[in-house]
Amino acid sequence: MAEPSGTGPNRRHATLAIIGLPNAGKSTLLNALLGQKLAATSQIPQTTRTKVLGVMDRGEVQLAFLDTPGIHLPKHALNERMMAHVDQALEEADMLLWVVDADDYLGTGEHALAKRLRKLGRPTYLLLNKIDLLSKGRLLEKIATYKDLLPFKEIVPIGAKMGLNLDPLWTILERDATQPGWPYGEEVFTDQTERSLASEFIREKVLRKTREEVPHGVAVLIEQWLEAGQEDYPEDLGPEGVFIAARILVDRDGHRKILLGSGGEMIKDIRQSAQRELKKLLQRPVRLELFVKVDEGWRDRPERLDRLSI
Ligand SMILES: Nc1nc2c(ncn2[C@@H]2O[C@H](COP(=O)(O)OP(=O)(O)OP(=O)(O)O)[C@@H](O)[C@H]2O)c(=O)[nH]1
Repeated sequence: MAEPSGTGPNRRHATLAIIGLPNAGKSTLLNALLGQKLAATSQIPQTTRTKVLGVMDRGEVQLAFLDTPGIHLPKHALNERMMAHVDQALEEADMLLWVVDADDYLGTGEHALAKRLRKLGRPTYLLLNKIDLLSKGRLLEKIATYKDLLPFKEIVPIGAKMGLNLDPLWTILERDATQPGWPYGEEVFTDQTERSLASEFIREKVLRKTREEVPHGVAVLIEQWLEAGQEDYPEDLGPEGVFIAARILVDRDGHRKILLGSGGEMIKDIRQSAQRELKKLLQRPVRLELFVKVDEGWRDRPERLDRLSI
């Protein structure tokens, strides 16, 4: 019989913050480690806006990963809150996974983060990501460039997108997770609800299909979530289905026009691909409706950010 969580004599755990600059591949890594998509990813920097917990139990070891927003200088209240999530994760974690884009150069952002981490003094693992884009020679050069930045516990080259070299990473993390007991029950996988995942996956589709300034000013609010038996539920969706209506907030009217596209083509495309993804996520029939609303300056309004749980 399985033992209740936290009581096995050899059970141990670690809380690991996945940190780094925007676009390094942190959320892609979280999804790869969990073997399931939990966090939105895109080539737009600042995709992740909050802290996302993903828990993996591996034998006696429980690893609680905290994905975090990419570290940047905040321009809006939204970005200040994003950076507060990073602060919180750094506070909670007992080990840090610093993900860098090994295909990019080591710049002032990395130096600033190294300085901060030096002060913090937590065991830090440098994950040189996107090794699929580098030759062996360049990778060795990168290791040499980074190795003296901090006294890293380990430097591990990985390819989060293709799942490259994750086995050695697991081995290291399991070896070094030494906190006693398990903080989460065996049934806990994440702190995200189906609704929060749904709104993130819709936003991801918007980010992937629009460009320039639009993605940074977009937020998604789930307005309706109806199941069979509830008033207004479309019965033709069947007894297992879910009807979701979501509002996409944009910062200005020009962005609304881009999002709608000519003849509504863009929003139709976003709706269809988000609906497909939500069916996979929820494992049931889904009907999604999307509305676009201009909400100028929402990124600086605390009550709006509260409503969005950012
Ligand atoms: N070639 C390659 N691309 C990768 C790899 N890992 C991530 N990417 C890509 O890098 C981009 C950024 O990935 P994300 O996981 O969204 O990055 P992030 O660090 O979470 O970004 P923020 O939310 O901005 O902090 C996406 O286009 C990913 O597909 C990798 O191993 N190889």
